[in-house]
Amino acid sequence: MEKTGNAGGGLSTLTGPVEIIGVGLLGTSVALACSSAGIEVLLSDAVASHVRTATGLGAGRRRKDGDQPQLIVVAVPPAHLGEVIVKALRENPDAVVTDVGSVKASPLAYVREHSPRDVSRYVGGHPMAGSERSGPLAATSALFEGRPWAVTPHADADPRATQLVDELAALCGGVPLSLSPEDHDQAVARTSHVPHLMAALVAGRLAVAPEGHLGLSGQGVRDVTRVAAGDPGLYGQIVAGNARAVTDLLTEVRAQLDEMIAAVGNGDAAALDVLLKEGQAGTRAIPGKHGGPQTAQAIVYVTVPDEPGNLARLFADAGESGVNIEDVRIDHDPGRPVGVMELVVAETAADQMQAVLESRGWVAHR
Ligand SMILES: NC(=O)c1ccc[n+]([C@@H]2O[C@H](COP(=O)([O-])OP(=O)(O)OC[C@H]3O[C@@H](n4cnc5c(N)ncnc54)[C@H](O)[C@@H]3O)[C@@H](O)[C@H]2O)c1
Ligand SMILES: O=C(O)C(=O)C[C@]1(C(=O)O)C=C[C@@H](O)C=C1
Repeated sequence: MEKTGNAGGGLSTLTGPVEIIGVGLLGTSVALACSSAGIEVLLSDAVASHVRTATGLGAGRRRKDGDQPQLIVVAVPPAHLGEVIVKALRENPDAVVTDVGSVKASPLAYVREHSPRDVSRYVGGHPMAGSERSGPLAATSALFEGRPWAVTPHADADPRATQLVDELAALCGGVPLSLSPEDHDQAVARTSHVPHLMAALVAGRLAVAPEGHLGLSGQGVRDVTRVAAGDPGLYGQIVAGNARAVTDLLTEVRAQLDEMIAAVGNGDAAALDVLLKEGQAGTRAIPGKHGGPQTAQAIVYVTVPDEPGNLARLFADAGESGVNIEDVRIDHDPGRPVGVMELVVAETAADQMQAVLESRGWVAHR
């Protein structure tokens, strides 16, 4: 057995082949990550052209009769997870089966009901990484780098199955986090499902904006609404699969929305301040990069002419400052052929970054 960077730091048992069922955004990304780690990857999908596309991207090869995967990763839409997982367990009596679905209690309940004797070989998973795009062409092997990957063992799970899923998460660059399927669903209602629904409501108001108003869209509205561009069919299924936890939280949000309407309408600055401060505290409560504590960050804005080579030059100059760039975003000036780069850096290092960039001729501000 080969040693890999697996979660427990012990000997790796994940040797492959790994089969991916559902080679869309998530499935093809897992396949690419496994392939680039040298693991043999078998691909299946209800849509033959998706397998061809994923194969063309170097994600693996089509599964054939006689193939015997060690681990099967189900990456189909939430409404089909249960049936596809059960079929995979029954047709592959020696394989461990996991999935990457956004809900965890309902697929497990389906397996318990329809294939109880195979339940020990199923351990669910959920990488907290994705995008508003779908399909194999949106995939990248780097999707999971440094991202949390929930692994959700249950009372009857075989520990060897759990270990294999932990290893898959680590092999893909993710950070495996163990929690029960029920805890997982409560957690993602708060960190993913309700945020998505809120983004949809805010973005929905943009769709009916009066002519000319959207010209004033800055980075803020883009930050708040990005995920709302995701496939409504997928998110409808995700939310339906976690309806109880989501409705409980939406009810809390509704109460707060009523408080906010009253505070703004009555000019009650103190009541509004309480809600705004709670929101600010929430943003600070989100763990920082690689799951560590958040560090205070600042943005250095840099004007970049929209011409080839400028971004490379900017990053090279920024590198000379010795300051690490924690994140980058780009916004486009609606009236001029320039972009505004937002370089997110540690607050303590922002002045240094700005000074170095200005000394090299960039227009930068904070
Ligand atoms: N999109 C995200 O950001 C994200 C992030 C984490 C987890 N997930 C979860 O990953 C899963 C896949 O989502 P995605 O974004 O990759 O979707 P996607 O639409 O990009 O891919 C889904 C793939 O599954 C295939 N498929 C559908 N039904 C099938 C079936 N019965 N048998 C075989 N193949 C089938 C489709 O043809 C498609 O290729 C979902 O369960 C979703 O909840 C999504
Ligand atoms: O980054 C995004 O685009 C995502 O929405 C990814 C995201 C999330 O909410 O964080 C969306 C749904 C998944 O189940 C997991 C991850």
